[in-house]
Amino acid sequence: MALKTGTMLKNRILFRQLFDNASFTYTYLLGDVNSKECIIIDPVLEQVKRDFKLVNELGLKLKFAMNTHMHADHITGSGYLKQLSGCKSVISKMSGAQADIYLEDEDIFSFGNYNLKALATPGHTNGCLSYYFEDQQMVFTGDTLLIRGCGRTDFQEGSPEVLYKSVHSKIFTLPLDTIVYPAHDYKGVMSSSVAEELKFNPRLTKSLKEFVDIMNNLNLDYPKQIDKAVPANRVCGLHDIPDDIDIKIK
Ligand SMILES: N[C@@H](CCC(=O)N[C@@H](CSS)C(=O)NCC(=O)O)C(=O)O
Repeated sequence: MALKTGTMLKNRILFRQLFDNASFTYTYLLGDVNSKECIIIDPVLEQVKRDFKLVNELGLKLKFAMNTHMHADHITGSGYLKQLSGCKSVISKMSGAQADIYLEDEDIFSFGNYNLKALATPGHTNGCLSYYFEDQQMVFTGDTLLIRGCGRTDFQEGSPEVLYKSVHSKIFTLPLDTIVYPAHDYKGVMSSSVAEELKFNPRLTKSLKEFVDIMNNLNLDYPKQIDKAVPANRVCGLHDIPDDIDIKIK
């Protein structure tokens, strides 16, 4: 039976930070405890059962399965969540990926009584969006701004110059106490703030020239799942739903 969260948490947003320990991805669940509508940001296919169970346990109704961008390191769970819940999948228009709803810079979307704003923050990919939740002083930065780091720019239309401009113009201009929630952290840190990243980010506190040099010399290994993740994410993750799940793809 679902929990009666509305009685305990009136006027509070329901917020969960979920983790996939294979890809080091954070998935975020945001729910309005009054209307029960919720959204999920950056779900991972392998964790969909866990996430959807939690949505049901909390008595929530999933409105949107959102992606900050077309990921290269894991298959999105948005297509599978759509099949399970009837929610709409969401990604940026610029991503080149299929979804029910396409967002652009400054688009506002809502769940329950709450509004979030899409901020175009390209650079890791052309279609990267950050989602700004002004009411709760949160920003979900995807792979654009990581904690003391940032998304790599060596594939999928990546550009260090574009990423630098995105972070400085769209994220570092938000109120200083805005909490930064990235799509990944590889060191176990879960959140940061605009003020902290402005002061301590070892890449983005540098000049543009120094930043470009750093990014062009990261020499990171390619993500292990890139060859299956990118084609799957182009179709919303729908083509690689596990065989043991009895669902039909519409
Ligand atoms: N080892 C991981 C991939 C790690 C990686 O490349 N992460 C990306 C985000 S996912 S495309 C990134 O931008 N990293 C920036 C950095 O500085 O680490 C795997 O095999 O999946």
